[in-house]
Amino acid sequence: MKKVILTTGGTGGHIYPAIAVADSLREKGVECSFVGTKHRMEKDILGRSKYKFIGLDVIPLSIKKPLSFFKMFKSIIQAIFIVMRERPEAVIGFGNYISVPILVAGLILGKKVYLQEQNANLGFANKLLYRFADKSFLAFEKTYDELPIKYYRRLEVTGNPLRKEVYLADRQTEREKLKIEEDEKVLLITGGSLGAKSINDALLKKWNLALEDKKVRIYWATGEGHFEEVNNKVKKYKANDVIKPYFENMPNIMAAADLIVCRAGALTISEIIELAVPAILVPYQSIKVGQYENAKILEEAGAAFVHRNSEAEIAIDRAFDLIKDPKEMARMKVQLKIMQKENAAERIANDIDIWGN
Ligand SMILES: CC(=O)N[C@H]1[C@@H](OP(=O)(O)OP(=O)(O)OC[C@H]2O[C@@H](n3ccc(=O)[nH]c3=O)[C@H](O)[C@@H]2O)O[C@H](CO)[C@@H](O)[C@@H]1O
Repeated sequence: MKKVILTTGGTGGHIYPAIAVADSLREKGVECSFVGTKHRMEKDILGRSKYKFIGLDVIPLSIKKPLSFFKMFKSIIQAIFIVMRERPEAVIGFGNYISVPILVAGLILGKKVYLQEQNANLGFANKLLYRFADKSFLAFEKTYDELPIKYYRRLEVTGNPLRKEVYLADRQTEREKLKIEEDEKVLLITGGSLGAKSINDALLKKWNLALEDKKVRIYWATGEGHFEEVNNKVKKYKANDVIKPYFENMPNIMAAADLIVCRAGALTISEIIELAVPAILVPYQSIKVGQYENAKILEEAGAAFVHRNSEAEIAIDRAFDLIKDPKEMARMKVQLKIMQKENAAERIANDIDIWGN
């Protein structure tokens, strides 16, 4: 049986695409296992999945924390033993410092090494390793701009691998399941897999708009870390509004939504495209995670509006205006549909070179 090790972790945006690719490989009879850290959300998400999961003791590299370099070195040594023991045909990394040990071990041991980049710009780990990888799978054409031409033949734009549910979700069916009336509009608010304080605070300040608009149903994912605060502060809400720390069925809610206010994490952007949901984006401000570049892709296509973190309240005001403008939302939907791609998980599973004897 062929074997592949996938390495990922940190946030949903790095973990879900890896699971989507593993699911496609598994359907083709490939045995998949995962390596991440034992500190972050992959230990829970992958720990309870059908896949074997190994958590390393790796933390973000920082000059202020010399221990981080020691832990990275130790993890690389451990990773070499893991790769020697598992004997995979290939290793695939999904970005983040967490993926470095297994990818380095794969390179040292002469395995096929693949990368997947979810964002418009390469992140730290992928930037470090793309020169050595057999192929890097990109979500957006824009990434070509930052890479030397001599590497182009080892790049492939596939879009982001998304959960199956995203491809299966159908707007009408999901609205029926959620019992949404014909004349009711759904406004989804989410801050990505960790939640977004600025978006939450802005909506709390503007909550009167949500109360006034009886025909706008709110689905609000606050993020685990922010739920208690939001829940304590929202004194009143309409019977149909749903406020939760996290929606496990996000693809279904997104498919039913008329408009979304959210961060610009790469997966959220790709899901917005696939489900053609007009969006108002408030990118996470850290330059390191590159959400502005992701957001710009939709803004330049005329498929979303973008506001800075400090303008989160303006974004909420705009949402309550835009949701009453079906013509503008229909125009944005058309732009999103133009950007749709085929199933990236399938394509990556087919295009990694493990299928010969
Ligand atoms: C702060 C940070 O480091 N953000 C990065 C992180 O984002 P992060 O993981 O927050 O964001 P993404 O938008 O990429 O992915 C979030 C995923 O979680 C799902 N979801 C979210 C909320 C919820 O209630 N239920 C649910 O299922 C979304 O549908 C999506 O599939 O990884 C992304 C991919 O590398 C990067 O683009 C982001 O910049």
